[in-house]
Amino acid sequence: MLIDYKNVNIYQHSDKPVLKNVNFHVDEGEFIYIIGRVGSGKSSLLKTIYFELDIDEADSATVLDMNITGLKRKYIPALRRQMGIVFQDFQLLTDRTVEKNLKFVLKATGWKNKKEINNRIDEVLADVGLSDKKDKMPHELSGGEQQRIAIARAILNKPRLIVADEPTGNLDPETASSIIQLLRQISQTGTAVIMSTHNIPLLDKYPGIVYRCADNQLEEVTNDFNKIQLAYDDDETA
Ligand SMILES: Nc1ncnc2c1ncn2[C@@H]1O[C@H](COP(=O)(O)OP(=O)(O)OP(=O)(O)O)[C@@H](O)[C@H]1O
Repeated sequence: MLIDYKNVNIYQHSDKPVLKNVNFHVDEGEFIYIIGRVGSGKSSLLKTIYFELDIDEADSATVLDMNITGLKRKYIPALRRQMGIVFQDFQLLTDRTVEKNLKFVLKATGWKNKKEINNRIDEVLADVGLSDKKDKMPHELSGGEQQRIAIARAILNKPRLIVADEPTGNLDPETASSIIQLLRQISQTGTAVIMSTHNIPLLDKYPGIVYRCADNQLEEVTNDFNKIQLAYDDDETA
């Protein structure tokens, strides 16, 4: 199991938890959506998974087989290396080419052999369908292409888990659809993907396990069409 939360309370600088009694489990290769209205706690949940937000109250909380309640900072880099993180705003380094963005991450995570570095960069660019963009600067790419590069960067170290916080939030519906398709393909290779989204119609097109944040609770709603519809209505009226 990649993630196992039992009765976890998640706080954001307040006495009242954003999410309480969270029970959340993720296995290899699963594709998981987190839905819910603005401010319902989606990002907060994801931040606990990549250690941006600490968990102090829980019956138990493990990520990548590590107990993360009271996790010492020194363990975080090794754990993060086993996960890829993708954001709504891509977060590429804007002052260097695609190739140098990818090289930067490989070098920072201990890769030394030039040939292996170049091969891995070619592989991930082929995986995301952008082999011809190696020498481009981020601003020369469309939003969808930049997000593909961010996904290429996320998979460089063959992570066990990808955490994506609204990865399609800045993209038009068609591009959003192709990004979710790519993330689903990646999950089919065994890497679990957890993504938050307001893009409810895509849940039908690319089915996955669905959790909804509402009323300070996280609830699995995969087969509960009514609750998925509620999240859709939330977003429409937000
Ligand atoms: N750094 C922070 N300091 C204080 N409160 C915060 C902080 N970040 C988030 N919150 C609060 O925690 C709650 C949950 O926020 P969170 O960002 O997890 O929601 P979300 O579901 O991801 O929303 P969105 O759909 O807008 O991304 C909100 O009430 C928010 O105001």
